[in-house]
Amino acid sequence: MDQLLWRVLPLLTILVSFGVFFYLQDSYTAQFYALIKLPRDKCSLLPHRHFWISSKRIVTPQGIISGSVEINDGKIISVVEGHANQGKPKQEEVIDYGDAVIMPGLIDVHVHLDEPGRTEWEGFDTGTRAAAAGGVTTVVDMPLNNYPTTVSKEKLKLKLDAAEDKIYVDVGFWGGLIPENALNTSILEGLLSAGVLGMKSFMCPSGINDFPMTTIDHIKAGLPVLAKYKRPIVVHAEVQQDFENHLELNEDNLDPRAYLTYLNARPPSWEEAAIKQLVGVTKDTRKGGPLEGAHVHIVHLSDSSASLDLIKEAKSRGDSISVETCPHYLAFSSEEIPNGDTRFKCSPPIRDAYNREKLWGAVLEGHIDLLSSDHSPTVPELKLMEEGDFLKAWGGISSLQFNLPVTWSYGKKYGLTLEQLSLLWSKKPATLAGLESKGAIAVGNHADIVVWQPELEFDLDDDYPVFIKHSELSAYMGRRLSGKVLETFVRGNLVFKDGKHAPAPCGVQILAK
Ligand SMILES: NC(=O)N[C@H]1NC(=O)NC1=O
Ligand SMILES: [Zn+2]
Ligand SMILES: [Zn+2]
Repeated sequence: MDQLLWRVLPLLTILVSFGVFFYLQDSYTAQFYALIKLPRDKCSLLPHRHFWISSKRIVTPQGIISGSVEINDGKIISVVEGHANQGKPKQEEVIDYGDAVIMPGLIDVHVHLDEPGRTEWEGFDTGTRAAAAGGVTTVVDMPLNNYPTTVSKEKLKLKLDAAEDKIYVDVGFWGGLIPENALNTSILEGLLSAGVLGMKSFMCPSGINDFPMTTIDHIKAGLPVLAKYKRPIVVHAEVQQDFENHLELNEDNLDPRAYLTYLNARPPSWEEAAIKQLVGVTKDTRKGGPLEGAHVHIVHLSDSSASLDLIKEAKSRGDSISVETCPHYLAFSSEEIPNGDTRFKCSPPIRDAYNREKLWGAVLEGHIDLLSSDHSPTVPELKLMEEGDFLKAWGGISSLQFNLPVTWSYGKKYGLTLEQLSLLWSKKPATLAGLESKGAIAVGNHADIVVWQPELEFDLDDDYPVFIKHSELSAYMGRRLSGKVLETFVRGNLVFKDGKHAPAPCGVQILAK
């Protein structure tokens, strides 16, 4: 008997080990699976799917009301003045925000998330966390600074794979129009069929090797395809004026640490030259014209003089054209940029205070259609903070999380209203990107909402929770701002509250059909 036991024992040990191994294996897989599947209860910091939010200041398309918004399964199902009593809510299902402002979440149509390929600059996880913390509920990602750039359907697929299970807010994608695909309809159609919301092109060098610049002829070649798909082209409108550039940069005595050196090397005539070429082709986009359905959108306008006049004229003729500017052009002026402080380097450059005043005038009068961040971070090494060389440093401002307080802090001095703010940051960007169910607090729309307190001031210092990657590179650090984001909802999920994010990233990739 003893002998038999000794023979069977090793066999039993092996069997038991196998059992334990497979049991552990199974539970590990289950856990991993749970992470990938992003269980619903982790998407939101709130347990309810059906609930009400109320406040004395809700910004709706019909004006500001005191009332309640009823949310069910990610959508807005009623908006009422006064107390919520329609669906007979239980007390715990009503969140009363007092006089904090309930506004549609911001839609930032100009964000460089840089993934795949340059995740050390930014990324889907970090970038969309910053967005959520700033009340931005949708971002549209630019096709460059990531590697490879988003210039074909295969490369879009790499983007979508990289974004999987990483995004805390909804994300749409622009495709890149470059000479290669502008002149090859099947690549362009492939990208548009795969769901990019429109195309982006650069009329000057982009600073990224695999994103070559396009001439107006490339844009002309792409427009009939865009008309067919009814999608916009968004354009970095600067054309290098060789004679000026040559003259400025060959001067030996120019100090690259002086902001004026950079400003003078990139004058408003670059913007004007590009926009002149663009308004030369937009007449065909008018109703009944051969390119009806196509739309030209000028990104990050800085020049508020001749360039803006050209856009205004084209609009008054009925061309399908629009324009955005960014908070940094509205907040800063060249006079106040310290020499060597490359955090302020961007293109086109931040111009003088006179230009900024005129830009505000255009925003308030509705000549500038919308705002975007052009959030374009990099790593500290490339910002050359030590050298302070404005000519060699990376051009790009890190700002995504501060869109709302920056626009509000500077804008309220000019009389900017909450309704204007919500048109500029939500409704108009939604229209540009073709996001029909977003951009307004209205029945049937996605429950994408920011709750914020315009009167609350805060210092952007080391004590303030900042979710922007390499926040020390942000031009806004050290400022005192007013307008604090309290909570952010994306499709009814409470994704950000009191400095904390929801446990799981449940944002949705938005693809055009
Ligand atoms: N490549 C890139 O992000 N460039 C952006 N940076 C900037 O300041 N202007 C731009 O177009
Ligand atoms: Zn640009
Ligand atoms: Zn950009």
